[in-house]
Amino acid sequence: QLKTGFYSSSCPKAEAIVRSTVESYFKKDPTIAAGLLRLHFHDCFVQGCDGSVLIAGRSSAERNALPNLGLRGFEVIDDAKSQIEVSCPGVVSCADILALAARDAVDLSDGPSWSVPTGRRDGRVSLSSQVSKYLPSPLDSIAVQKQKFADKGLDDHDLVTLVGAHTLGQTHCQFIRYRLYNFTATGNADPTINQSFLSQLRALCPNNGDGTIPVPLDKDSQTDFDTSFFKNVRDGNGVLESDQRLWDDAATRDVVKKYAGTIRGLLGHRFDIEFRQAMVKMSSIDVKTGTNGEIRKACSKFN
Ligand code: HEM
Ligand SMILES: [Ca+2]
Ligand SMILES: [Ca+2]
Repeated sequence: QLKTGFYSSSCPKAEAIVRSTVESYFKKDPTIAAGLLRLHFHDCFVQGCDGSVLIAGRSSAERNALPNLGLRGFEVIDDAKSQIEVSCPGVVSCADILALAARDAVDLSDGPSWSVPTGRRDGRVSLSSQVSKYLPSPLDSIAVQKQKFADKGLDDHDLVTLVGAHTLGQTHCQFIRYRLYNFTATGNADPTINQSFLSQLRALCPNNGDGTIPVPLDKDSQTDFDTSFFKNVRDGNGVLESDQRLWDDAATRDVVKKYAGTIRGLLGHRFDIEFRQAMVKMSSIDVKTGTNGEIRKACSKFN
């Protein structure tokens, strides 16, 4: 029920306003692109792509759930929304603004661009208690990762393609330290980590050091939307345990190989093409349309 250009007569400037807003934040801080892309993923997996993740100021809201504490980019969405409200009040949903912003973020990071079907409406429910059962954890086995994606209508190929979003952005020492010093209570490192990368990570994240130190998810390529992430997974340079596990399973390993270009030479552009298809799929999970939900006046509050 979504369609591209849903606002072409009701708010013709909507997409351009989102684009220029994302651009202005991106110019100040290119890492904001990763924040926006992740924000859209965390929205879509809980109550569908309905802006539920954007609700602030209530302790029971999704934003306060553990997996959401590190989310970034809310101010970009709020800013775009307030500019859009000036020309077309009550017309453009926050869920759509977020989907458009994620697209623009990838494009600005030299990734692919695509048309985003729009017409989502904003949800009226945002519960932190819903978050952990739907969002994958970096400690999830490959079987659980597959299941959580399947529950949202996404297959194993979509899983690998979408996790390729980790070509952008960062994590923090607290989420990977167990892999470096005491993996599965062995007192050793995760044996799948490449030895020279292990030394680098240990230097960056000393045992008992500051857990909030940032660690790029894609070694040496944090702000570029490229296929380097897949090469890193292939080479044992995956940072999150869940990312490295994509190499353990035959089905997901084949997709990693395809994007890393080891099957038939340089297939880098395949990732770009398949990422946009997978994003359109993810962006339409359980969307509310027609007279369901509402169009929020401010993205951080229900009307
Ligand atoms: C099995 C699936 C996934 C798991 C377990 C996972 C887990 C994580 C974790 C633990 C972080 C770091 C958080 C932090 O340290 O604060 C992260 C960051 C990120 N994730 Fe995922 N993720 C998954 C799938 C995805 C998908 C499907 C997307 C988007 C399409 C995505 C986009 C991102 C981005 C862009 C970042 C960097 C954020 C930033 O720099 O602020 N992730 N993810
Ligand atoms: Ca949602
Ligand atoms: Ca990259």
